[in-house]
Amino acid sequence: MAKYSYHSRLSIHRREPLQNLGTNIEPDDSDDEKVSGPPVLSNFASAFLSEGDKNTSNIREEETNVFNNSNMKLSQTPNNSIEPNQADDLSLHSTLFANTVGNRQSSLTTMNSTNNFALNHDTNKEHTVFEDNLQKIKSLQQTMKEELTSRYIERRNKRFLTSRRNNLGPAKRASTSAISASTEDRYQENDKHSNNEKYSTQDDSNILAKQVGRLSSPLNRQNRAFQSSNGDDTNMKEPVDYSSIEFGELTPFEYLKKHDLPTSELPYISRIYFEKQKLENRQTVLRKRRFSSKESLSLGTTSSLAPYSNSKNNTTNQVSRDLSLPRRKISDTSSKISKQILKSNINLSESGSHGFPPDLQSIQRQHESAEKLSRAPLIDLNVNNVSPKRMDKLRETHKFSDSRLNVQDFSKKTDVVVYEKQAPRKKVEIVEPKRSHSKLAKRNTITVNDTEYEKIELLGRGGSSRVYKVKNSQNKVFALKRVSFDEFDDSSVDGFKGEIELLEKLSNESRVVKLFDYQMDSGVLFLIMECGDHDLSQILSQRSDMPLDMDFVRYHAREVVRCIKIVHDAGIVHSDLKPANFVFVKGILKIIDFGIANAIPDHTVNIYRENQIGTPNYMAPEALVAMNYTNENDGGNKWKVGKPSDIWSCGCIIYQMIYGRPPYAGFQGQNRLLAIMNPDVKVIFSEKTANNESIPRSLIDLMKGCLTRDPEKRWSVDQVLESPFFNPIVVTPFFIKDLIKNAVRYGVDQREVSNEKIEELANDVLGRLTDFKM
Ligand SMILES: Nc1ncnc2c1ncn2[C@@H]1O[C@H](COP(=O)(O)OP(=O)(O)OP(=O)(O)O)[C@@H](O)[C@H]1O
Repeated sequence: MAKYSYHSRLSIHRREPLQNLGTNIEPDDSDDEKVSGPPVLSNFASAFLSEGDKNTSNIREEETNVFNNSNMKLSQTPNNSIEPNQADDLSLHSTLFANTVGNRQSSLTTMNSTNNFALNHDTNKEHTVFEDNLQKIKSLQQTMKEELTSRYIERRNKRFLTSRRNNLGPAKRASTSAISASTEDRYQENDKHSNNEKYSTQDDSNILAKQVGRLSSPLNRQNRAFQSSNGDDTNMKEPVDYSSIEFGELTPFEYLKKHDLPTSELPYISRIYFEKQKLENRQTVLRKRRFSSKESLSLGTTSSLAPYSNSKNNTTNQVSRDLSLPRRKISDTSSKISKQILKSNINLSESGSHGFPPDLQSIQRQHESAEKLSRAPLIDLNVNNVSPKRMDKLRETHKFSDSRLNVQDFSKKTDVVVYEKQAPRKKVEIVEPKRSHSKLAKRNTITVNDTEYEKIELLGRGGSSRVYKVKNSQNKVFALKRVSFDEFDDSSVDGFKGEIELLEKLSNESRVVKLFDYQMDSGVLFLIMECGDHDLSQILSQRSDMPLDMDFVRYHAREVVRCIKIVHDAGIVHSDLKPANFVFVKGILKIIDFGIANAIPDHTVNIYRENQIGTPNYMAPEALVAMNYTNENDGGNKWKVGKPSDIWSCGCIIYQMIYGRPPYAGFQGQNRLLAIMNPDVKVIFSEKTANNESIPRSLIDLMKGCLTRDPEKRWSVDQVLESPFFNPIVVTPFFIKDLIKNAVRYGVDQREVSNEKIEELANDVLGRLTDFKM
């Protein structure tokens, strides 16, 4: 049996009467307020006393009957000498000295105005004195009650206002006691229905205790009505719906004041207030969780989170209204208190949950559900998406045979909120439209002599070719030149074959790009070559806006000449030298293209072409002018092309390095060719660039030597390489001073110095400089 702690508090003042009543109430002073001054009353007590202010006649009658029946003396009144049987006619009301409980036993001392029972008094005088005394007693009693009540409530409210919700032990007990009493009361009523016999034989004092509890509980104001004379509770009114209380910014006490409610309502209203706060806290926690507040709330409210409303239709609105209330700070202490209230509620429910008033059950359920929800970290609530397997398990656990029972019905029937981990979200993948693997592979792969090469990038295009950067299965990189010769005649095919032969011939030369493999098939020629990084054309183009750098020119010009020397030394005339045909392979410049190159027969200086091919900007005059070479067997034009033609081309490349463009690039189209062929159109060698940069004399001399119109007077590759531009003499200031000093001394000693002597001396100095190798 639950202990009624509120009774213990009551017992401080009414210990005797209650003990007299023989109840099972046990004193429990453990958490009594240790204060001096006015008598200490629990909420229950204060509520009980304040009830006296507003009791209806029925309630008063019951109370009085109860106390009377229990032979309760008026020990608390200053004058308690009046015996119950001395009670006079109390006119409208039953007095403290009234009937037995439930009117089952009439009292001789009961004055009931409706029954007109005669008083058992002899004289009117006695009657008057008695009546006066009685009135005094009543008055004193009332005064005492009021005094106690007001003092107590004043102190309670003061404490409530100062400490807010930090010290609400008594309120908790009051609430608990109220629930307990109410529970017991309902229990009792149920017992009355089920076991009338038993009820009738019960000790009246027990009933009294329960009724005291009931009457003292403001929660059960409706219970005042259900104690009908016949004990039938069929007319029991619906519980007062406190759930609709909207506190707004008000504290319970402020709310009480504002609505002019009796202070006896404070404990209950406070409890409702805290319950709401607790719910709000929980919902806020839930809101902070991953699932959206709207979803969780709507879900919760449709099941068990509908706390204070009896109307199902209003449930959602009610909760959303609660949530819209401003957040209040709830201290940990008050939160703990709320938890204790809930805990005690649950404890009581374990001993007899049927006795809970409906609204309290709802509150408890709501808290349980909120607890469950709050205990579900990282679990998404998704009742509509509970897996069939899980649902089967739930039905089995709760012994539901109906396999069609869905999760919503299950929740309604069992009041269990079902959680289900949300199905993992599928990763959204952007799937590219599939191409046929074979097609794709075909497009990206070129097979040369059974070796597959995967294309990496396009390096460049020629007149009839494309060159790709490719890699083989070992990830080795190559240049793959693909030449399509469908449209070419046999001579062209022969020309490509000649290129292959020359490349093979020069494959061991460091200044010629290596040829690794080739395949000629079905009008397509594949060449697998050493892959260069950049060709000279790209490099010159990149530097076009930069100031002239003589070191750059000297280095790159010498590289070009060295490449030409290799070709010429191999007896080959390239015939199509241009910057795009030189590529740097790991820092070394190499010639890549031998498309129109020809090997020169031994002991022959020139070759004669039947076709005028090449790149006009870099073509030598003799390669453009028909020689009218006539063969007995083959009449027609021939073009004499020899090594000097390559030196002209070389001169054009160096010229471009200095002035930015080849010698005749200023002429357009056909005029360019005409200008090249015309000996009267001389190449201009300016001593300064367009940017007024000086050009060394040695370089000008080099360019002139390469661009000499007459091929026979043109410098050879060796002359070019030995030119002062590529072999500069560098002197120091000390050398100059020393030279001048020696020259002057020599002149002083020698009266006359001949030209021959000067020449001899100069050569001596130059020789020393060469030896000096600065
Ligand atoms: N081995 C290579 N390494 C790097 N790049 C290369 C290689 N071979 C050619 N290239 C690049 O490809 C471009 C075209 O080369 P290609 O030999 O086809 O030139 P082309 O002589 O103008 O063509 P064609 O002689 O067929 O008319 C070159 O300018 C060069 O940039």
